[in-house]
Amino acid sequence: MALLPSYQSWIPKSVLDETINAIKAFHDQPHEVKSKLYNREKERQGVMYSSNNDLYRAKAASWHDSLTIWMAPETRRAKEEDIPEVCRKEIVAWESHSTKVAEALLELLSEGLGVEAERFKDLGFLEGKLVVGHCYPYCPQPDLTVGITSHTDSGLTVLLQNQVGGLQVKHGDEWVDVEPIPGPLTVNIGDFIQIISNDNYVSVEHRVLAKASKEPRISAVAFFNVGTQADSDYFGPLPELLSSNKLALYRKFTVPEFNESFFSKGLDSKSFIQKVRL
Ligand SMILES: O=C(O)CCC(=O)C(=O)O
Ligand SMILES: [Fe+2]
Repeated sequence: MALLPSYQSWIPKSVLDETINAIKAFHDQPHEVKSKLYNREKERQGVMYSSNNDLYRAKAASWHDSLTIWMAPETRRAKEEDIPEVCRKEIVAWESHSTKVAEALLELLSEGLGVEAERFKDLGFLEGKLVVGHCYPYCPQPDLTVGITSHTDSGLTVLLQNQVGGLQVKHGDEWVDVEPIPGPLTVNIGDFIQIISNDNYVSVEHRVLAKASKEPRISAVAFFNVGTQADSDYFGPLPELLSSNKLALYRKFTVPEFNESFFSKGLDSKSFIQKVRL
């Protein structure tokens, strides 16, 4: 996990503030309005509102509501008019700004490995994209639950949070607070990147604590995942990183296999990494 300075150089502060305010405005609406978007059957496409989105896959419920909007691939992309009007313009702006950040990060991640600058982008990390606006409401007994359970993300995550706090990252055996400093974005490396980088990058375990603060925690998250669904495309540690003394740490796998493991159960940490580790 890394913090990126965001003022001016990455995303204008007004865009960050408007994104958070718009997501809050969505969640502040009466339940009857939001529940029209409550649709678990159509998961993984279009627009969906849900209370703890892994409810039927996870062992325990957690304390958050989410507006999930698919942006890519084209076959899953939400129609713009289906994005709730209260946050439409802002979500579209957040998508475009966070995508620019992701593009720059994908280049840096490639360069950090000494492979071609376009390598990560060419793998298709901008082709599986979703934006999620989470709300962690006031919790009367925060010690009895969590906002979101401990997990690792799938690909590359760009995250914006308001000032309430609650996000924590695992460092060794300790949970460390990711302080909500105004401005910086948080970037998470997910399991897919750990595998293809052959452990040069390591996915980060994180969670959100439930809070008894009257002000809800709001976060805007953009997830970037390899989009291809082909059964014939195999992914694994990049061949450029391997040699006779740097052997592949993982076997090859397809995106459907990754997704099946990643999305068919509740959030967890590194289970796919363990599954394909040689
Ligand atoms: O709301 C947050 O800060 C974290 C959300 C998160 O980890 C996720 O959606 O994967
Ligand atoms: Fe996450």
